Amino acid sequence: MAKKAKKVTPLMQQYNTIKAKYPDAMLLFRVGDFYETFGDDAVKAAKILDIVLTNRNNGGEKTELAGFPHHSLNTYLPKLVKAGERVAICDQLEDPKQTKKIVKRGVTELVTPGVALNDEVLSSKSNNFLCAIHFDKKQIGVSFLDVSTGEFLTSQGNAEYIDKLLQNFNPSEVLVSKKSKTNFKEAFGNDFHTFYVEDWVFQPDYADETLTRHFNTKTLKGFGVDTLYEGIIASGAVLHYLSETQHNKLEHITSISRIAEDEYVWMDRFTIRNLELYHSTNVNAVTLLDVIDHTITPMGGRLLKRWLALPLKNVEKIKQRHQVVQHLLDNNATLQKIQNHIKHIGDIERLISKVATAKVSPREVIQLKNSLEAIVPIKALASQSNNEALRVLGDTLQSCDTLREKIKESLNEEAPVNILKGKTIADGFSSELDELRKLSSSGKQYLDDMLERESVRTGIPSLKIASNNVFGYYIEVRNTHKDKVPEEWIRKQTLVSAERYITEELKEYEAKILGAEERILAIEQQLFSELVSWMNQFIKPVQQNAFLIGKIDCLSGFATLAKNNHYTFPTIDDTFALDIKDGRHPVIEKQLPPSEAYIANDVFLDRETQQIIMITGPNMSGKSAILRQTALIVLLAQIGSFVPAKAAKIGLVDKIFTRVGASDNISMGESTFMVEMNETASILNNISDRSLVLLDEIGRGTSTYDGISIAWAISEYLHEHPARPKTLFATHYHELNEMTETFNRIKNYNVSVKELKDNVLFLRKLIKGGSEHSFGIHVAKMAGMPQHVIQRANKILKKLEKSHSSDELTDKVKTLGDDEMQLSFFNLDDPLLEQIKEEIIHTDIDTLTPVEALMKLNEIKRMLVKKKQA
Ligand SMILES: Nc1ncnc2c1ncn2[C@@H]1O[C@H](COP(=O)(O)OP(=O)(O)OP(=O)(O)O)[C@@H](O)[C@H]1O
Repeated sequence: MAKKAKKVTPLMQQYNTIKAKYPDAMLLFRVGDFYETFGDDAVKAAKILDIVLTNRNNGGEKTELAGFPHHSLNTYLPKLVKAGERVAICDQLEDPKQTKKIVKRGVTELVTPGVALNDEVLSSKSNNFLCAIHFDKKQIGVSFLDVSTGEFLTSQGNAEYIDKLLQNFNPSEVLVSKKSKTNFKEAFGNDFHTFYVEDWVFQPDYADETLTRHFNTKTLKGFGVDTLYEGIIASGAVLHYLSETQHNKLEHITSISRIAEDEYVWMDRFTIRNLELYHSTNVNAVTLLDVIDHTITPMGGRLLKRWLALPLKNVEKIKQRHQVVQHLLDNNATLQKIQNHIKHIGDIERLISKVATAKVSPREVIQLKNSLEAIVPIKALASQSNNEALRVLGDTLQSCDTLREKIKESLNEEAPVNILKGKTIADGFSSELDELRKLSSSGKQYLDDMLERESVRTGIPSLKIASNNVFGYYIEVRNTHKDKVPEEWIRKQTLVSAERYITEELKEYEAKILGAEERILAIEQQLFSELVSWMNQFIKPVQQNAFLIGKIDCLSGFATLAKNNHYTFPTIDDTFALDIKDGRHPVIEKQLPPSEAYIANDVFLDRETQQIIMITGPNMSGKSAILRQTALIVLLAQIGSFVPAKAAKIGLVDKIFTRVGASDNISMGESTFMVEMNETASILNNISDRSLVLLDEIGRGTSTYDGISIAWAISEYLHEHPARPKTLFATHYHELNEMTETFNRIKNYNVSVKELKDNVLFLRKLIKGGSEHSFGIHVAKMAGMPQHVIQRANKILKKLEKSHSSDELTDKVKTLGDDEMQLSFFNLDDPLLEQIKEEIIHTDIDTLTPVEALMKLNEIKRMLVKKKQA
């Protein structure tokens, strides 16, 4: 082994030492003008980047090798990160020309999916969150940090709450301690890109110290997070990871804030998914965000996403947003002007982060300045408005005069992306620079003059001056005039038809020019980096502007949305009723062909007369659409938007639950049904008097009898619950219509259809009353099922209906607990009775949820049914 190691080249020895420090990362090793990868890294890189994989001999062993030119880093790095790789960039830390030994190298940045500043990795309208999760005995702590914007948030709570936050913030990378690996997987599944960190990092003292050191404060009290014991530990781990990944310039992370759970509408992961707010299981599906997003800036886009994930619960704050939208609609000219200026604002939030991390390019500093310039008229427009909330926004915007002025006088308006391209610093900013520039630009004239002079002196008409990398400036003489060349010229190169010479004067001149150019670059770099460090003092005001512009952008976007789609101002107050007139589904209405109009519907729910609406109707009639549009209208209203309805009066909602029964067409194991029941159970345990509950075909995932029993019991539970949550229940089971007879706040509605001879016409109007049957066969016919299948199905249906009246079933359910469930068909000494007795004795009533109780009952019922059939 030792023998082999001796043969390894010094370069590979250096590589191996560095690689050993970053075993989990792909190491991009700078060699000359290339970034090289070796061994397994090379195999992976070649595959991901579609570059050539070669072999090199490394001390007698073959090593795979793949590389790319260093200037292509911005093209290749994002591809690696997007493929889920952690990439360690190892650079040359000294000028190779200055050393005779092997060049010093070291990792300058570790780029991981959650820690990226590169525009090609980031998506402008989404945050890129790094997250850490800390499992404690009592609670789970969570922390989210977007290093590209400087946002740093924390919270803590139970697994359900943390799960919801993970859904909302959708982190690109989650840090978990090694010992909590299983805990994490069990609680949150395998969907996240996780990285396991040493356990010691997740310690309270270490976290507290890391955070207070970063913020340069004694305690975390000022941020209002000091009581979040678990949250702080997670936040400490996030900061630790940043330093591990060589991100040490973090001045843009100016504060940490608590995600105030109690300020926002509660929606769990099922609800967020079912409502397809901002992602959908189907990649081609249009989400609510797609429809409502009329923001222009990246800050607005990101903020809108946040608003959608965290709708407000404070009536006054919501009203304020509505009033701004109304004001902008009433003052269309102002709206247009604001949006025209907003168009010129770039991603100032990420630009200022790049300033803090010293990764900003000259052109980006100009962009920042231009964006800040566009803010000035917006500030004026908003400040002059007679809407108070908008005026406050305007007054709080900072015009950043000093910053803009300084950038203007320091930088050339056409500054390049790459400082080495020159012309970054403005003329007139530095007299030394101006002098050197004069020297360098007068060079052309000087050369022309010299050429002219030499041409006259030597009598050679076709003299040419040019330069190359090998011997700098030279004079080229065509072969025909070779004999006229003066003696003092020194021949350097012979071509087929010409000779190249250098002269004393040319060399002297060259030294001057080259010296000047080098000096120009050095001065430009120095002045630019001075400017960037000076700009650091403006991080806070620019971040504040970013937030305010995001807000104005979102609210202007809401105005555009309302104008384009005929949305109306919703009334929102502290009452409990929900009264929607002519409500529409914001997404479906945009997707219908122009020939089809969306049929609007009224929905009224309250806690006194109409708490639960049972919606029956055939498949495809529009039941789900009504359920979802009701939730979406409430949501839109509570994020401050207008709503797709003729009128909407909304008593504040604090939790939205939606559950969709497992669909019939997927194979239905007990486990799928179990999932459905578990999900439903969590609603029943969490309802409040302001909850809106939407149940879509719950109970469908099991046999009809089970299904009806469960749907019935859930509805009964919701009706009898003192919170009286407002509920919409879409169901195929028209048997449930019987419930209105016993439960006075349950009302029957159906989505109307017109029955034609052997077909149905969907009218999609929600009307009072139950429905008789579920039209499944009509739908099958419409779907193009062969004629004989349809005929056969009709026959079977008739037969079943005759032999098995559903009324019989409903009667059974209705009188459950009366004498209907006579147990007389078995003897008292029957072993089954004994078994049931045991079941009941061993059931712990205190810890049983209602649904579990129901399932237990169902189990017992099944034993009895089996016995009866036997
Ligand atoms: N009010 C409406 N106006 C116009 N089209 C509608 C309306 N409601 C629904 N639709 C159309 O009908 C389709 C089916 O609606 P939806 O999924 O709500 O039916 P459903 O009754 O829930 O059906 P299923 O029981 O099969 O789930 C929608 O995708 C939409 O294209």
